Amino acid sequence: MSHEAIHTVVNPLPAPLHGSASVPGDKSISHRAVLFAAMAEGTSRLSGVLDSEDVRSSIRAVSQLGAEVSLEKQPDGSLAGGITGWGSRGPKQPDGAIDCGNSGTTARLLMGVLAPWDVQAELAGDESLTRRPMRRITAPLMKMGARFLPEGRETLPLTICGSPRLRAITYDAPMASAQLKTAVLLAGVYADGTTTLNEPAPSRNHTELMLPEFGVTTTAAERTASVTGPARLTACEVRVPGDPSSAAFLVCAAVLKPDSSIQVENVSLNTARIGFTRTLERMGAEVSVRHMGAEGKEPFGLISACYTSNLHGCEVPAEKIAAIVDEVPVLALVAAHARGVTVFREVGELRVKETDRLAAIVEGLEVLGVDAWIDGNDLYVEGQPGLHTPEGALFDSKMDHRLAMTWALAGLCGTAPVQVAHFDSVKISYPRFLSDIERLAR
Ligand SMILES: O=C(O)C1=C[C@@H](OP(=O)(O)O)[C@@H](O)[C@H](O)C1
Ligand SMILES: C=C(OP(=O)(O)O)C(=O)O
Repeated sequence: MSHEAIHTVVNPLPAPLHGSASVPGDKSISHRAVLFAAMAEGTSRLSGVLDSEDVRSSIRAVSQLGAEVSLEKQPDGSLAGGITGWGSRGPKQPDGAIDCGNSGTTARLLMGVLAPWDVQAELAGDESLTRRPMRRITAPLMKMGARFLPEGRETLPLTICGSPRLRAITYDAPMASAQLKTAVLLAGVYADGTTTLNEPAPSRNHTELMLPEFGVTTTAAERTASVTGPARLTACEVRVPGDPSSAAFLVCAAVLKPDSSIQVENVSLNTARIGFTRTLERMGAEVSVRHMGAEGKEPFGLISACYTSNLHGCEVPAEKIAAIVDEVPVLALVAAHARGVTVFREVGELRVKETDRLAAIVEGLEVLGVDAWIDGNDLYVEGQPGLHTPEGALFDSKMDHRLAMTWALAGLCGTAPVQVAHFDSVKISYPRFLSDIERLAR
């Protein structure tokens, strides 16, 4: 398939960013709310659900598998309403392939959802998703007793053949991945005994926090999580807080655009998600968080940020990467404005996201005239305080939403207009990104 690139011109913001904004619902929590509600007995009430292409992929998938979804668009742009799950009946055999679109989370979590049932479901995806590694999920699920066809295939399309007699396992994950952890735990809910997932560094823990809301006990410590089956999910109410990964773009914009000062409200403050605030602080940026409460076990509150003229480089150690994994591109853009070198240690996982984000960061920073390089799995950025945007800069988002927003920010907070190819990929996680940021700069 060939995609003709549509170039969007992004102009520098006419004024500093000021005031308050709220961001749409958290993507990771929205996926889980939809999938867990579909697995549960009864009707769950969901609100604040992100309306984006990726979450729509999960919604379509659970509908195809027999859950009754009645989520409706709210005046604030979120989705709210009920999902009646398949509960003890299990998912129905789908008619055709399940299209997971661009969403790694949908594809990988669905494997864990389907593994314990007597169904065969083909999971497919777009060009980007069909390049992403799936063995990290199929390997532990096969140990539990699920099968995947064609045998030995490591990418989508794949057909999962579930088994109602899954074995509980203890699994040492080769990488810190919440998608892998979640797939194994979800399968473990229906296996006989305790399933434990140990990880090399702490990944986001939304699954461990949300399963108990659905009546399934989990035990979790820093690098390990367990569930004891067989158990069952029962319907509950989930209110989804704002997405810190979306907030990160507004926060970084405020840090980069002279004289800005903003706050982002009602955003998830889960520590496994707001590592970017600590990285920015270590670069000397003025960023702070204020806890306001909790939705279920998920903390939420305010993130405040101001323009900072004297940013400096820093080193981000390997064990902190999982907490900023989706924010590395935009943090690399901030590092490009800092004095000295910033090093992101062990960021090899970025190679297997929607595109090779490591290579894309180096390529995009080169467009800005900034030196960045990869040594092994480490990313180095040599910052240039007072960086000027070159005339006619053209960035390729590679149809990756995080890159589209990062390079748009180079234009919004820079000194000259830029062009971003396939900017519309922001619809994957943050469709109203541009209007939110432009509203703050009026
Ligand atoms: O579990 C999740 O919701 C996610 C986990 C992360 O992926 P990995 O599990 O591959 O690290 C992250 O990059 C992705 O955006 C969402
Ligand atoms: C990597 C991402 O998502 P997913 O893995 O669900 O495609 C992302 O949102 O940056």
